[in-house]
Amino acid sequence: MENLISLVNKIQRACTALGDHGENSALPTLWDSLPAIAVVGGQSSGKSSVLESVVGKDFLPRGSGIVTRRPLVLQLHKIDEGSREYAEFLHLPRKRFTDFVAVRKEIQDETDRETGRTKQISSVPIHLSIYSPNVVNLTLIDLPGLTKVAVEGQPDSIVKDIEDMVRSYIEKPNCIILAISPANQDLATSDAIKISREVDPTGDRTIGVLTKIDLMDKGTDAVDILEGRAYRLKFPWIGVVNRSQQDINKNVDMIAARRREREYFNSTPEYKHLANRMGSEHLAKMLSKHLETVIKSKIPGIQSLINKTIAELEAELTRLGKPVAADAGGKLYAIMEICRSFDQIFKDHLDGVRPGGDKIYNVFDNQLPAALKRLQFDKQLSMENIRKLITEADGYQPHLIAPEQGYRRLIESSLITIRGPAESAVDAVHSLLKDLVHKAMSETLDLKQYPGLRVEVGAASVDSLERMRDESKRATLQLVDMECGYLTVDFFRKLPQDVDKGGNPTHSICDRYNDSYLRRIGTTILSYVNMVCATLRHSIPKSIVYCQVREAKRSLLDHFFTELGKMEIKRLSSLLNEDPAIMERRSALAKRLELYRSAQAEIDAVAWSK
Ligand SMILES: Nc1nc2c(ncn2[C@@H]2O[C@H](COP(=O)(O)OP(=O)(O)OP(=O)(O)O)[C@@H](O)[C@H]2O)c(=O)[nH]1
Repeated sequence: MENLISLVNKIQRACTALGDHGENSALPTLWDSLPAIAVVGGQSSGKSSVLESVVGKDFLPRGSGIVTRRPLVLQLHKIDEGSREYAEFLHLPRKRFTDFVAVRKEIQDETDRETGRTKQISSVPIHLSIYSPNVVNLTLIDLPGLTKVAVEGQPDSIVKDIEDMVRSYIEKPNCIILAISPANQDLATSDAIKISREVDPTGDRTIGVLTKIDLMDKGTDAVDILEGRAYRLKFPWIGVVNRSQQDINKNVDMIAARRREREYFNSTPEYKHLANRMGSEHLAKMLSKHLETVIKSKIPGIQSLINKTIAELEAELTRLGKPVAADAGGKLYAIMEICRSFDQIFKDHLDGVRPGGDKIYNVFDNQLPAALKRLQFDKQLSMENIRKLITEADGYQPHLIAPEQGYRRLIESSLITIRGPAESAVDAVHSLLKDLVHKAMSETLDLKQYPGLRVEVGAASVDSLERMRDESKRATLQLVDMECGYLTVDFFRKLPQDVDKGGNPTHSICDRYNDSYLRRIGTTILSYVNMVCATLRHSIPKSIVYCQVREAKRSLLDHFFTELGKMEIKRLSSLLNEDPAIMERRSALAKRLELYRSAQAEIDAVAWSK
């Protein structure tokens, strides 16, 4: 059971080291879920005295006015009888204090380091661990004393500032409130009771401690309070008699003070019957036991909170992506990795692993054939056009056997129109590839993280695609030009020789060839052009795939990689320039995750050993 408190102690120390002390934070806080005992009370109510007598040592700063200006998380660890007592501060790891006067000085100095020498307060706690055979395992948080007026040197806001800080600690449902009230003042005016009633109206987590019982007016006693009649709390009130100022001045040691306290309760007739549940020793034991019980009951809740938070932190870290390496090699590697994953996503789109690549086939299967169909060669090969071109090609000497030149001109003028659809197909595929680049960019999570790199990768990809488009256009149009430049002779050789021009040479130039002759020429040319068109319908996609699609898959970022190799570290860093807010958030999340993971391991170990 005892290791439950040391478990919470360990986690609390880790929390403070990571800046988690339960303040409003953009990060999940573990601190708030850990049970702790906070000591509250008005100034001079006896808080320090109670703490010191629980510890059995003088170690807290003394002085007039506001002394405790930062919360002090005091963790008591019981060690083996006969071992030497020592203290350790979290902010001074591995430095053991065996002199408790030095402990007091360090508390003062550390307070000043955070708040300056002014009388300001700070909610960042100081962590002090005391290892002693004379303590029980316990964690107590000493808070600045509540006050009613600001004294000289203090800002007017101090009264409220202290109250707010105290409230921020004790309003947490896991906080056990040790409410210190002096017996020589009316309970109705007790600051401790006032504020604890506010945050814990049922008194379920408030333990009332009555100090200065020895200073009560003669003829009065605290029995009504101690027996819970004056103000009922769920737990019995505990009365203590601390050292008076005079005792302190006279250096009355703590052991003697405890003995005297015991004697006081045993020998005072009014309190004799309550003696077994009065005094600092009883208070320390009772607090330790109570804290253990509370921790035990909270462990399952803390475990599930930790598990849930770990999952949330991990999810957010994944969303934010990996941090960037500091050296040039690491940066280059990171960029290459990101580019590779982008490239893979782009390829996945083309290969059908992801959607979008099928639209390219649609260009070849629908768009290009439809565009070729729209060329309407038959209209191009109208009687007038045939007549015009044939006669023009004849020149001054009408052809003797077949209008060779006329054929050529008519075929060429028809085939040349295929350049249009061929070019459009190239452009259509280019724009689809560009779309896929954008899609792949938005699907590459790491690129989202680095806007600079994203812009460069996008620009480099589009540059490459444009180069590929130009090459594709050249190659594809060359296919059409090749068809224009050299006709398939066999096609014409197979045709029957036509000698009958059917015209009368005496007729005017317009009537030189009769319609049926021209119609036959038209039909021949149309079937030739259609044959070539059917071939191009298949070879244009091949050229486009070869020059654009296959090339994009093969070398989309090749040029960028060459450039990358020449870049200096400054330029590489600028590519990986993350939003500083993201970098900060990632490192804060990583630290918090580490805290939660170690807390999980610690708690699991204790929970299993129960
Ligand atoms: N006689 C007697 N004196 C006490 C008792 N408790 C505290 N005192 C004295 O009351 C004075 C104030 O006690 P502290 O323990 O310093 O009170 P505190 O609440 O810590 O005060 P601040 O830190 O200034 O807010 C000191 O002189 C103590 O010696 C007690 O039970 N009996």
